[in-house]
Amino acid sequence: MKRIGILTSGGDAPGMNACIRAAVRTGLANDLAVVGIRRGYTGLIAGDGVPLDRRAIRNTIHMGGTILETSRSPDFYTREGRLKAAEAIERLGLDGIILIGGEGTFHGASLLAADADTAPLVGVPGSIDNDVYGTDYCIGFDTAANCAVEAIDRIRDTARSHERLFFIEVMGRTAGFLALESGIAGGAEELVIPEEEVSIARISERIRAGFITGKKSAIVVVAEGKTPGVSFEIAREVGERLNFDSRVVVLGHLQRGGPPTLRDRVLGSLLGVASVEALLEGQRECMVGEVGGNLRCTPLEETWQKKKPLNEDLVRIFPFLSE
Ligand SMILES: Nc1ncnc2c1ncn2[C@@H]1O[C@H](COP(=O)(O)OP(=O)(O)OP(=O)(O)O)[C@@H](O)[C@H]1O
Ligand SMILES: O=P(O)(O)OC[C@H]1O[C@](O)(CO)[C@@H](O)[C@@H]1O
Repeated sequence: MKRIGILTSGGDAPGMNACIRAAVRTGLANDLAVVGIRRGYTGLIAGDGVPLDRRAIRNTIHMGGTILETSRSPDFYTREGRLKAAEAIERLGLDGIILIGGEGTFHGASLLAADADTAPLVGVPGSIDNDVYGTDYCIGFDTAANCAVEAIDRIRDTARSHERLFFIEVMGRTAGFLALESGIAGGAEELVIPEEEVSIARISERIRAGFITGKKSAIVVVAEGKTPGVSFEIAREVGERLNFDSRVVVLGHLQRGGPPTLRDRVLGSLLGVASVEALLEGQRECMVGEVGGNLRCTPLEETWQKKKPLNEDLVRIFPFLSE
C-alpha cells in the first residue's frame, strides 16, 4: 500500500477535521502518500484529489465543518455514477480509501464495492445523527448534542419568565439520539422521538400533570423525524388542548457548526488513526468504530442494514426525570 485517499461525505460533522488530521499523520508516519478527495462522492466521481501533507492539516483540530468539503451526490445513487468513481480511483492510483460519513455514505460505498473491483474501503462514522450501527458514538454527535443542550438552557430562562410552553426541534432525521440525550441533559418535560408513536394526548396529559404539581412552564424536545418542521403542528395541537401559550424553536443547522467538543476531537483522532491501521492490516469494506470503549471493525453492509437501537436505559429513565 503506497497511496491512500480520504473523503468526507453526507452532512458535515464537528470532529471530521480531527479525523482527517489523524489519518494524514498516521499515513505519513507509515510512508503513505495521502490524497484528499474534495466534496465527498461528487469529488470522487470527478477525480478531484489534492495531496495532503503536514501543512494541509496543521491548525485544523479545533475547526468545525470539514476542510475537504462534503456533498450529497445524486449521481452516486446510480451505477453509472459509481462506475465513474471507480475509474477515478484507478486514475488517482489509490490503494485504499477512508470514507468519513454516515449510513448513507456506507450504503453507497457497499454498492461501489459490489459494482467494481475497487481499492479497499474503510469507513469512519461521522454524523451528528449518531445513527450508524457498529459504534456507540459517531463523530459530531457530542458537539451537536451540547449545542442543543445550550439552546434548551437558554430557552428555559425565557420559558420560565413568561410561563410558556416551548417546543424545541432538534435534528437527527429518523433517529432520536440527539433528542433523547439533549432532552435528558436539558431537563425537558417531554420528548417526541421517531422510535415512538407521537401521541398528542399523552404529551398534553403529561404537561398538564406537571402544571398541576406546580410547574409553570415546560419544554418539549421534538426530533425532526422525516419531516423537519413537524413541531409546528405538534405545538398547535397540544397548545389547543391545553389552551396554553406556546412557541416553537427549530434549531436546524446551528447544531452542525462550531468547534468540536473534546469528545469529538478525541473520537475523531482515535478513529482517524484506526482507519489507516485497518487499511495497513489489509481490512476492507469495513467501518472502524468504538463499542464499549474498544475499537471494532464492522462490515460496511451491517453499518446501514442493521438498525442502531437507542440506549434502553436512557429511554426508561426519561419519564421519571421529567415529572
Ligand atoms: N442507497 C444509496 N445508494 C447509493 N449511494 C448512496 C445511497 N445512500 C447514500 N448514498 C450516497 O452517499 C451520500 C451521503 O449519504 P447521505 O446524504 O444519506 O448522508 P450520510 O452519509 O447518511 O450522512 P449524514 O448522517 O450526515 O446525513 C449520498 O449523497 C449519496 O451520494
Ligand atoms: O444539510 P441538509 O442536507 O439540509 O441535511 C439536513 C440533515 O442532515 C443531518 O444534519 C445529518 O444527517 C440531519 O440531522 C438533517 O436532517
